[in-house]
Amino acid sequence: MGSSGFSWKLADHPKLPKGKTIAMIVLDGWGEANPDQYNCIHVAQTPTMDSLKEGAPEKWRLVRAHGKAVGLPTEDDMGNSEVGHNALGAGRIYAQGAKLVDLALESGKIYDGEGFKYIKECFNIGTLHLIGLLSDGGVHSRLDQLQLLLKGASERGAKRIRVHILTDGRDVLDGSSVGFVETLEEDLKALRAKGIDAQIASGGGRMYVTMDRYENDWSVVKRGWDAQVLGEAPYKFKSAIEAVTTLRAEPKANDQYLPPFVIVDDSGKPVGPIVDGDSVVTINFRADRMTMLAKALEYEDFDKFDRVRVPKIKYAGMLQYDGELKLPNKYLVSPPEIERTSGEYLVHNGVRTFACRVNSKHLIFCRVLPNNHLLFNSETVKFGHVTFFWNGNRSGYFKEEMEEYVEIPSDSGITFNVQPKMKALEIGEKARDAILSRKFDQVRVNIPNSDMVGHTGDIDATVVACKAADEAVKMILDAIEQVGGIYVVTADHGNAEDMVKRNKKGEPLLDKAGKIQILTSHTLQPVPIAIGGPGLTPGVRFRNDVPEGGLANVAATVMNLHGYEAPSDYETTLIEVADN
Ligand SMILES: O=C(O)[C@@H](CO)OP(=O)(O)O
Ligand SMILES: [Mn+2]
Ligand SMILES: [Mn+2]
Repeated sequence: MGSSGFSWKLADHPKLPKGKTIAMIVLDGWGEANPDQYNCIHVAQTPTMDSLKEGAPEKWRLVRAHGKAVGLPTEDDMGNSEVGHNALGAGRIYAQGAKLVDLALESGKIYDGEGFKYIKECFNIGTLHLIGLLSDGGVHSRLDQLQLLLKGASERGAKRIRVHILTDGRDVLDGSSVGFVETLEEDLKALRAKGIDAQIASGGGRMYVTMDRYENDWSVVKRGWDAQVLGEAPYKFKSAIEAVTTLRAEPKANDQYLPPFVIVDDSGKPVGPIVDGDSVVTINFRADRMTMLAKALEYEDFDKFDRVRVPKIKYAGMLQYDGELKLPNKYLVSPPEIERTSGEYLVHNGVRTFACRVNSKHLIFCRVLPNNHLLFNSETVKFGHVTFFWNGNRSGYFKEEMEEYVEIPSDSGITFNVQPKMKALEIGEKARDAILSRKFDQVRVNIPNSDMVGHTGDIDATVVACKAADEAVKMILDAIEQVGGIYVVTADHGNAEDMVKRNKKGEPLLDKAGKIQILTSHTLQPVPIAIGGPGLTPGVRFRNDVPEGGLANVAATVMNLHGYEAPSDYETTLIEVADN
């Protein structure tokens, strides 16, 4: 016990034993929805997940994975990996980035903070650059927040502003980029009418330009750097509207993958490269897909690609993206202070964790918890989900000597409808082997298929993806069966269970050409959670007095299954032990 009286020690659960191997499986983007032809999980053959649902009603239920249950501003906000895994790992509901930025803008506190004061230092001599995702998706950023920031910065002295846009099509409908650019252009025009030199300077699709994550493919960030900082790109246009409409007219064009472009003046010169004396704000509040750019902008020592020219700038993130690395150093809004996560508790209660590397570049996250619990991750595209997000947006170890990271390299440079099985088999095998080794008490995995392929909007491929995810679950459950363990299967938010935009009555919406509008985004649907396995103490079942249960209730549940009571401030457990 520390001098403050705080203790990491968890109380023993009065009825549940320690020492069982637990597989903690997170299916990414796997929600529950009405069965129809746009529900890929329903269409796909998913015998394992079906059997969990049909087999034991007291061991299968739905939990909330969107809106206020995961700390988002409204019930219209779909869930996402960051808030979902934060809730799963932290066991409590934190006001998330989207909400914190809303509050800071509403109260005006954003302008009183150290971060804004820092970027303001350039306003007399330099340009303010705003870089980020242009949509109202609310997963990584929101257009209305950008609009307020533009207004606020210009009212506080910014005289020259350049916006570097990343088109979405992943959290919003494909093709919506044009409308968002039009809205932004209106705002910039209004600013110009007030004498502020404000323009869009560059752009590109989020999955092809800038917003890579977990160091899967640095060339994505480089393309953005070249356009945003150096003013160089394969496409040059006089305006952003011209850029997106022209690039979208290409066959198979897609907002997520638009090529990089720069806006040039009449003499062909880029209107807004980033130069010495400028300020930069990355306007995304979500961390994972801004971290790589933040490193490129902030780090003196940087060898991921040739930056060619490194301007001396004042840089701030909308939020601090990595609490461990303190990256970036300056930010406009403080991130949620997610502390005392379930993983950290378990380490502090624990025996040992260890680290093993598959090779220097690619790792699978494994973490050994009390009595050798192994937390094991995913392939690169979801690498940080059950580590970085799970641990409250911390990239490091809690105790390095007790933790193990391994990562299966994802395919890069492809859209995942081309490889819908992704690395599900490999993830399943690694998890199986870890369980069968009997060295670990927890094996934690994220199976990405239904989400990553669902985001492509390719329904046939998403069906294949769901089947592959189900097969991976089976491999892990079979291993749990062999070692007498326990499984917890859940998901972080919906995606593949609904692939079409619907009207209020739930009917598919058609576009002007009479075609259904494919939904590439996450959904507002609840997600399943199932528990079971031969190691589950008889009588353990879901309580029926937590009807509003959400992802944040899972941490206490898992702590119980490890034989511990959860800390008193955690959201309540979903399970009880019935007396036989
Ligand atoms: O790919 C992403 O960045 C988001 C969607 O914007 O998906 P997820 O939250 O599942 O990671
Ligand atoms: Mn997800
Ligand atoms: Mn997703």
